[in-house]
Amino acid sequence: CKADVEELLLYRDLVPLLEEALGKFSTRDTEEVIQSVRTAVPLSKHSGFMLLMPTYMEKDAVLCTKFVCMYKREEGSTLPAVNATVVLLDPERGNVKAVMDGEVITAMRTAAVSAISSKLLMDPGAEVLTILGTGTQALSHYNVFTEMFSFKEVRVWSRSIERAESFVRSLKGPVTVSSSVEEVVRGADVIVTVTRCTEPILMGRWVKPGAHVAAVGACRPDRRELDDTLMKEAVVYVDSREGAMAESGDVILSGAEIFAELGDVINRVKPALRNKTTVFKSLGMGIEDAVPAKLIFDKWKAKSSSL
Ligand SMILES: NC(=O)C1=CN([C@@H]2O[C@H](COP(=O)(O)OP(=O)(O)OC[C@H]3O[C@@H](n4cnc5c(N)ncnc54)[C@H](O)[C@@H]3O)[C@@H](O)[C@H]2O)C=CC1
Ligand SMILES: O=C(O)C1=NCCCC1
Repeated sequence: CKADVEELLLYRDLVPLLEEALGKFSTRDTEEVIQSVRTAVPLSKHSGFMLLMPTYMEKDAVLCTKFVCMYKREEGSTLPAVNATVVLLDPERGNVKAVMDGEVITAMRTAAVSAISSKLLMDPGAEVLTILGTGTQALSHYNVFTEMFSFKEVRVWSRSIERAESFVRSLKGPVTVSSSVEEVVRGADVIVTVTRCTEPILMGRWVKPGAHVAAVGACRPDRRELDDTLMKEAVVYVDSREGAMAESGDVILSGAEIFAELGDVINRVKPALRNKTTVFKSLGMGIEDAVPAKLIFDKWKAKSSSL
């Protein structure tokens, strides 16, 4: 259940394992990782999609799939925008070993991958972090970024100043809020976009040269968070080239060139161009769920057998 996942999943364990897995994925060695572009089933009546994300890591003996439903929710709706379940199987027998709540896994692994992109691509002297959005991903990104890095200033934007203020009240440290994207973005060294918007909200002309953008929302081919100027002027990194070419409106509709996968940087096949403006376009991939699922299962088993 959600409480077990929350207790067992820690960023300090998750981040290095995800970094290793991203590197394995980018080798395209099928004995390391088999993970195709996910299947998206439209739920038109409900303005949503179900995404199916099967993954096999032969050498690590991990067979896993996530079912995740994403919806276009009206502002103020109490229904979840993202609802996920992770299923871990025994690769030898094909039986289900565990069914896990996917909400915390999705929130934490997505934020952990954005943090890895920032570790690799941001200016090492980065001082100002800006988060656009105040939902589930905004919180997990705030948590891991403040755990891993020492920003001098954190800024948060939401379309509604009341929502931004209420989000900030749930956080530990000092945060500046605004309902102007331009205001929070100007001068920021790292910008995280975690919104459900469908049209660009982050304009390249506001972004400081050399900044790093981790772009997490807009995960369908017709959705955008970033404008063409930013996409074309920045060096673009992705989690998966195939995934980005199939699902990212920011990549497809801008015609921007993908420079590298994060795994290529981890494998030292492509450089981390820290002195340039960089965009990491995150779509999410099955290995990012398979890795925490195994970690949680192994910890849960060790804990149960010690009782
Ligand atoms: N790349 C990845 O691996 C993943 C991406 N996502 C995506 O990240 C985004 C955020 O997800 P959650 O935090 O779970 O959602 P959420 O619903 O908890 O938060 C969404 C935020 O976007 C804001 N928002 C909604 N419509 C907007 C609009 N038109 N313009 C500007 N802001 C708007 C909301 O006020 C809220 O602050 C979604 O687009 C989701 O699909 C989610 C999980 C994984
Ligand atoms: O990878 C995921 O998990 C998701 N990606 C796109 C939006 C929904 C969740």
